[in-house]
Amino acid sequence: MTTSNTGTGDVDPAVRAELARLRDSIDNIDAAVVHMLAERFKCTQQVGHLKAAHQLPPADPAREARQIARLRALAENAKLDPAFAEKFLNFIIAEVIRHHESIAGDTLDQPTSAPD
Ligand SMILES: O=C(O)C(=O)C[C@]1(C(=O)O)C=C[C@@H](O)C=C1
Repeated sequence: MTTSNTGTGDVDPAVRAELARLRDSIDNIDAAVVHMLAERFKCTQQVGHLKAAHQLPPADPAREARQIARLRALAENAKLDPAFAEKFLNFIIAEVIRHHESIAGDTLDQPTSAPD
């Protein structure tokens, strides 16, 4: 019978190779996620500046409701837990709203013309 193992010292080489192969894929996927998130935040930073310049509120709950409905449907089709997809999107959006609020605060602090 196999015993539980916390390290990889006495593991069957075939098992070790399979684990390494899977971990290589996981590392690639994690890198892709980081790059995609970085691109998303580049877009949302621009949205934040646009909203601040035009006095639009940082959050748009109607837009968020549409995004959540869309993402839940995509998750179901992809056999990913829709509740997890919703939590993940909400986590990202909460951070974006924090950025928008900070940009709006900084924009308020900027003088519109040079002081006398
Ligand atoms: O689309 C916007 O208005 C955004 O500010 C972007 C975004 C998002 O991260 O997708 C963030 C906050 C809003 O509540 C809705 C969506």
